[in-house]
Amino acid sequence: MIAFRTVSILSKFHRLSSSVWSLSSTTARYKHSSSGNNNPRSGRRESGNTHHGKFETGTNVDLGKEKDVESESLNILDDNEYDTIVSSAMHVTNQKLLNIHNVIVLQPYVKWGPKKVKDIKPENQLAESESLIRTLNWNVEVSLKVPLENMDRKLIFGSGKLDELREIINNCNSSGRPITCIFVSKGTLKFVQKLSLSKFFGIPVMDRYSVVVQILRLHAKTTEAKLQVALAEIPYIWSQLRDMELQGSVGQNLYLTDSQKMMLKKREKRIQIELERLRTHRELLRNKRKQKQYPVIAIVGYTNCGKTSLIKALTDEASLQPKNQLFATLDVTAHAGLLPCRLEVLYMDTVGFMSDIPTALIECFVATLEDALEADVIVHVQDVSHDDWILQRTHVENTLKNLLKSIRRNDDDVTLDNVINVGNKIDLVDEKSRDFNDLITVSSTTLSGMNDLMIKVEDLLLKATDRLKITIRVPMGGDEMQWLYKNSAVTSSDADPKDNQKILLHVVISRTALDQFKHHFISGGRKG
Ligand SMILES: Nc1nc2c(ncn2[C@@H]2O[C@H](COP(=O)(O)OP(=O)(O)OP(=O)(O)O)[C@@H](O)[C@H]2O)c(=O)[nH]1
Ligand SMILES: [Mg+2]
Repeated sequence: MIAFRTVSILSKFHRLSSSVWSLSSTTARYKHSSSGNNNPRSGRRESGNTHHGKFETGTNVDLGKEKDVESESLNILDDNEYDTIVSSAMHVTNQKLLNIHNVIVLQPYVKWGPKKVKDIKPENQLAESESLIRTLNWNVEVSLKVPLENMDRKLIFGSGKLDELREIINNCNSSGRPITCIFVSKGTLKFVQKLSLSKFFGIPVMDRYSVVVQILRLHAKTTEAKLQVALAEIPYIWSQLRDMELQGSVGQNLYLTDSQKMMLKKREKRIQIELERLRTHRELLRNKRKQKQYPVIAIVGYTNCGKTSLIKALTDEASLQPKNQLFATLDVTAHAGLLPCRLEVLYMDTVGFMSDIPTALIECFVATLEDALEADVIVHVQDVSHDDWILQRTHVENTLKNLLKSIRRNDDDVTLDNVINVGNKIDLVDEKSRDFNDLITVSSTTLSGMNDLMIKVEDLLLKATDRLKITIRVPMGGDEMQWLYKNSAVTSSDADPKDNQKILLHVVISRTALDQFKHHFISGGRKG
């Protein structure tokens, strides 16, 4: 199991009006674009024998049966008894339209003593916690960071702070905007802590785990994403039950009969089996893609750093909609684009990472990142306009390394190969502070730096995949020409100024294919 505290995840935010658990096509979608778009960055030009468009992974390759497969998988999630349990354990709901909450956001942090950790500054953690609440379209009425010596108390806060908070809440209530929910922004609170706090204040209390799960429930579009979220809920319910039983508080509002516990175990097992099935399909899809030899560039990074925006800038794909929300992207999706040499590639959008997300929640999503780690090139996007971008960068790097270790079952230190570090949102950085050493700085909004980035991606990709960019002179319409169209990426061609029976083909070709070409057509004219 992976021991780290970060997450990354899934796709576009459905407005609150969208159906949270509605059926959505999750089969290996490959949308063939028929538009006559000739933008050089976009993979959607019309030409020869290549395919352009957008893949969605995470899914099933048999297009004919996709609907059946999806509805079968989603049937597992349909269970009223479970809905009641999860709602009492973590206050999350399946409702399409969430009740709007007026929230007091409390960011506890250990300011002194042995439990103090060096991490993101509390004020930035607080800002991130507020963003989580706003992502749900809830109102942040009050937000406070609260220094503590440790987080172990039953009511978390000391008596003085509790009185202060009660007064703040009472003031809000009497001013006509009553507080309806307390968000204590800590990974997971113990059940007894939530229960005691909620009794003390008379309103529900949520922790980071449950708020993130509620966001994921809203943003999950594909069957795989929905199953992953559903799986992520179960360890939380078990841990709350354990807490409660340890406290001897049986009979409180989270009591499960033996048959309900059995139901929970069965649900967990069935979701795991279903996910395994979907992942086997994804593996097939990945192999198919390899057969077609699409080079893959994975875009990874902290949530909200601009991954989706960068892909939009690189591919000009209009359907991509970046959102100023956390965990907007939950599904790994692939988007076709062209490098400057006109080689077609797939850019893979991935789930964003976030610190202080409990391991159990992460583990359900890391599998979606395996695709990213298999990519030929990884672009690590960093929001250099963010105060904590260095901590965020370290966080992402450590998570990816841990993931690699677990995939390779290797305890030694691993290095991430083929990574390009990109500093995004440079337009928001003061001109005098724009020196970022090893980063290629870009703005996905103004498109500045995009050409440099593409050249860097192309260089690294050609190296990583052992491809060469060369020009070959061949007889017009001959076997050599046909062979090259079949076995390499012909990116453009020119008439040969010296011989009108010949043509100059500009190709991107693997070293192996070039050797085969030489072997077959040893007498053919060549030009490097
Ligand atoms: N000013 C500025 N804003 C940007 C830039 N890139 C992205 N943004 C904004 O940052 C926000 C997040 O962008 P996304 O592309 O959705 O970020 P993401 O990394 O895909 O986020 P998740 O999918 O939630 O992890 C959006 O409001 C974007 O418009 C940039 O270069 N400059
Ligand atoms: Mg995104």
